[in-house]
Amino acid sequence: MPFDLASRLAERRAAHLYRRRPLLETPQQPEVTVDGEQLLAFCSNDYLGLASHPDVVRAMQQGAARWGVGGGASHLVMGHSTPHHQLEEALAEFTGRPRALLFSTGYMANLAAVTALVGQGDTVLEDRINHASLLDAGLLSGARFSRYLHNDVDSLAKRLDKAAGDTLVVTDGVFSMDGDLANLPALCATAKVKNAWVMVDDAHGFGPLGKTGGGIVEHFGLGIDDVPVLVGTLGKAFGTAGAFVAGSEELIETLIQFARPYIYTTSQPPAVACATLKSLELLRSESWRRDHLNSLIARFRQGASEIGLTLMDSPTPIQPILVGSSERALKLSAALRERGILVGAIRPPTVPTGSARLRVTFSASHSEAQVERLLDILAECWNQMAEEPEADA
Ligand SMILES: Cc1ncc(COP(=O)(O)O)c(C=O)c1O
Repeated sequence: MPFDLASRLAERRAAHLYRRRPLLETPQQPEVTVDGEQLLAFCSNDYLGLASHPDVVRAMQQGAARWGVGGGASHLVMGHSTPHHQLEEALAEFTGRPRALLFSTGYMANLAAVTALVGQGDTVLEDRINHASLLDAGLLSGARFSRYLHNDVDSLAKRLDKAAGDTLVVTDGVFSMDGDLANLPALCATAKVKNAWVMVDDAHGFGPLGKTGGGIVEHFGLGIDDVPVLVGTLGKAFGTAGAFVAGSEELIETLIQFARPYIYTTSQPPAVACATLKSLELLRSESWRRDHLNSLIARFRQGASEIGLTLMDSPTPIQPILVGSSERALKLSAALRERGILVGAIRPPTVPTGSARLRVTFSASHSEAQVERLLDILAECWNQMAEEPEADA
């Protein structure tokens, strides 16, 4: 039967992989109402608590009053407004690169950068657990595409030996489902030997990492020679929406000329750029947000290890609890929810089979008391689950 969607959906359900969308009835904040229930949430990427910050909200309101609510046209036609331009200049200064280019989403920024830089006859090498947008971009580019073992410099070096044409090495800065950091100094040194360029998508590093929130490149003290293509997204720690690519004058002009996801789309509403200009200011200057976040992370890791939970090697606000099967991940997530805690279960194909997990994320707007509550309830649910046998993998 053609288009047998019902069977596909039924299969997904039977494998405990069916997705549903929790309906959020409050702004992004620790205490939320979801599907009519009041819950304490640990699953937002609003790492610095800026998504509902009154100054950022006000900047967006004032931006809308001044610039209207729509981008109106693509950047190359008549959609490139003064706030977009000011934000690009501020992001270039923030990242210490000559230029930055604004995109409507991180998915588009990644698609744009990879497909504009490599094509037939070239090579793109990616960490095997890179974000889906980077993997999709590699496949769509038409370049020879190969994935190296996670964070494994030897595995990258072997692939570099066989590479042809212009070669782009692409990695997440902070891996979105594991929370660990790319081994950037070693990856960059290995790529440099072979004249390959490194592209880093630091969607989860900008904000939490680096002294001024400059992300993984600031954390490791790496410059434009090490990472010629640097991507950041604005919907996570910046608390707004969109993304940017930062790099040389030539890189940005190349994207403007050749990147289809940049050229053929309407610019983001200029009011969003006004909001991001304000959140960038707060992200850089209010270092207490990073300090508080780091102390919450440290407390959680200590408490979780006392409970006997399996965490990953993550120094970031992404603190996954490895569970194993999708069924158990769903069960643990449901048990937490019954007790008022919201944490999403992450299952294949987002993560490898057998490594389903609860992806706990922290924000600077969480309090210490809220982390203690999470730990208490986790201990209760985990001990209860330990008494039940595992059903599938
Ligand atoms: C590592 C990474 N890159 C890119 C994206 C996509 O960014 P956006 O949500 O702005 O499309 C995400 C998640 O959303 C991500 O986790």
